[in-house]
Amino acid sequence: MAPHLDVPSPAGSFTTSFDRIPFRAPAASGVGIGSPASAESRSSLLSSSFEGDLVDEDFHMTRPLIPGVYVPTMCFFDEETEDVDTNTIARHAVRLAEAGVTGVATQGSNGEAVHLSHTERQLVTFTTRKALNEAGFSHIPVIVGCGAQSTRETIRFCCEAWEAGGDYALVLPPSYYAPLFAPSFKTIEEYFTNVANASPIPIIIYNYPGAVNGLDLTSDVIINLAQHPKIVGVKLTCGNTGKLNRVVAATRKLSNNYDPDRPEFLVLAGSADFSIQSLIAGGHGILAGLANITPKSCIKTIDLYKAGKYLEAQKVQEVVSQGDWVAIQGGVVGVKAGLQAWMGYGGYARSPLPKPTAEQAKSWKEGFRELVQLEKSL
Ligand SMILES: N[C@@H](CC=O)C(=O)O
Repeated sequence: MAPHLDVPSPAGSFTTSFDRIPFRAPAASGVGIGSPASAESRSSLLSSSFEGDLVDEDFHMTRPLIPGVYVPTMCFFDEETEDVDTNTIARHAVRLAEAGVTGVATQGSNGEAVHLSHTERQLVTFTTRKALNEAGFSHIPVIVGCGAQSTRETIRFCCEAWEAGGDYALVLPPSYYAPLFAPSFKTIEEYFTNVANASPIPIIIYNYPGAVNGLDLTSDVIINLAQHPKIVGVKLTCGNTGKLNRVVAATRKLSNNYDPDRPEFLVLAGSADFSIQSLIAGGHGILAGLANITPKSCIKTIDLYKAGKYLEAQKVQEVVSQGDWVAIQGGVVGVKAGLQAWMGYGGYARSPLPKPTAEQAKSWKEGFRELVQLEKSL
């Protein structure tokens, strides 16, 4: 039975009662993805929530999840007040789109979702969608990080993501009590199934053991969940290309006519440092924080591989992997420092994350140098 929620929105509250909504098949009734009912409902919610700031046709289009480079976008803050800086968020999204990325994800690890209130999360997603639309990139999907510690809260985030213009929900498994349920994974499967049943937007599983108490979803769990019609992809930050290969192979078999340019279940590497390794294993692209700084280099790596220029792809991958090592070690603080040093914007993460020391800022800047030079040559 799908949960029934009263979801508070900036403009008050609305009731959602999303039963199982077919995604791959046309919606039979009620609110369905891309259906006129969906467009109408979202339009009225948004016009009330955001005072009619933006409601146009493009807001409601169905955006397919296709292979390519996806960026978990950073969230930016005013340096003094730490308020959400919507101008920089908008500018950044457009810069990435102009560089040629396939999609963006708000409220990933790099988007500091854990530092944001519900309303701020909606503001970030809405600002991103609006900026992309206004710059002529209305076809670019916006994925929204929605994982929370309870099924109920995760569904609420999914509803709010949809309301703010999100196309897909990226969901981490709950982790606080992970040692209690990890042995069987049954609880995790139930969690994703219940969230998918109730969410107004399709779900992408996020496997990032480092962020969730070491909980590492197995290929068996992911393959089982992939059979749900509204679970449409996975981001594997675990870096396990054997797992990635098993997931691609099994989910390919779920399709009647597998089309590598339009897979029904999208398998993405969760870090830029194993882009071509994941392509060799059958993966469809990356969703990686490094692309905040050097989107073109990330795209180039994949393009070279796809063009059959394997040695060139390997060379570019080496530069990307070296740069990613700085991003992996410095996390959101390091990526922001790199962005600030080389692109002239970024600022700092929200407190209590520390500001980089002068020594760190210098060393991270140097660590990105070769990659940024490559980026600027593209
Ligand atoms: N290294 C990862 C961290 C989260 O998935 C990234 O590139 O985004």
